[in-house]
Amino acid sequence: MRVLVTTAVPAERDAVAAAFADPAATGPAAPGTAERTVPGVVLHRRALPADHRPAAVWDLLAGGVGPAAAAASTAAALTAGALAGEPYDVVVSAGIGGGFAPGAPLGSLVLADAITVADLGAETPDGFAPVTELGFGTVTHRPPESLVREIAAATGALTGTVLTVSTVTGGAERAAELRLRHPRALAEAMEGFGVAEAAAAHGAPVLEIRAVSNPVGPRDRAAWRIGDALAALTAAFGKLAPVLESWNPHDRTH
Ligand SMILES: O=C(O)c1cccc(C(=O)CC[C@H]2O[C@@H](n3cnc4c(=O)[nH]cnc43)[C@H](O)[C@@H]2O)c1
Repeated sequence: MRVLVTTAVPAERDAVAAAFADPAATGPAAPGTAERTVPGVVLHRRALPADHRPAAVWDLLAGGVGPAAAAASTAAALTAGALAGEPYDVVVSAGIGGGFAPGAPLGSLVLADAITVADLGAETPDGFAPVTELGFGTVTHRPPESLVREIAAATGALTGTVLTVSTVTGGAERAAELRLRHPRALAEAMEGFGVAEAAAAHGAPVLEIRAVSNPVGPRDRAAWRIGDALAALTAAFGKLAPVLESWNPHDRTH
């Protein structure tokens, strides 16, 4: 099983990596860890020995903030893997995110059953029109249902739509507009759709998991609970990893 995890920033990547830390290791890098550079990206590899769990390789990538950086970096890593004859079996977009109240409180985990881009389209006299209504592309990617169910059960994550936005919501009016257009939305972040587009281009299944650091709404950066959210992300990957490693991507049901 080969898993690619894309976060936006190194702090998020390191929070994911902490779930794989070997408690017996004394140095900064646990056994089985390495840094690999492929064109365009640096991957932090966690290679778990076969006697630990089913053999698995986890490559962790801090791919940048926003959907474009996320798509470009994820695509670079996926292409490098494919050309090396080591394609990834699944791609995960992970990090902190804003939660829609009251469904997704601070510190909660949200696992996407739909990854939807919220602001890709056009303003029209009748309001916002998604790009699909203009006859182009897609606005939603759907992770494998069975995998979402199993991971939600293991981690306690809430499941719902995670929106991808290019601009962090900063007011109550915009939050209400998003909620009206996307009643199933539990969280927003800035990378999921970009990661999912890259995964789809490679035919790889995708997941998105967000630890809620702040409410979606009026901007109060000082109130973001980033430390708590990063700790929740580490805990989530500790529980998610064994589920994903035992998942058979060739036997998946949607
Ligand atoms: O300052 C820090 O220590 C720090 C540590 C980890 C992450 C950050 C970020 O600022 C990450 C930016 C990242 O966060 C996502 N995010 C979080 N809340 C929201 C939101 O309300 N709306 C949209 N995106 C959000 C987003 O995916 C950014 O890439 C800082």
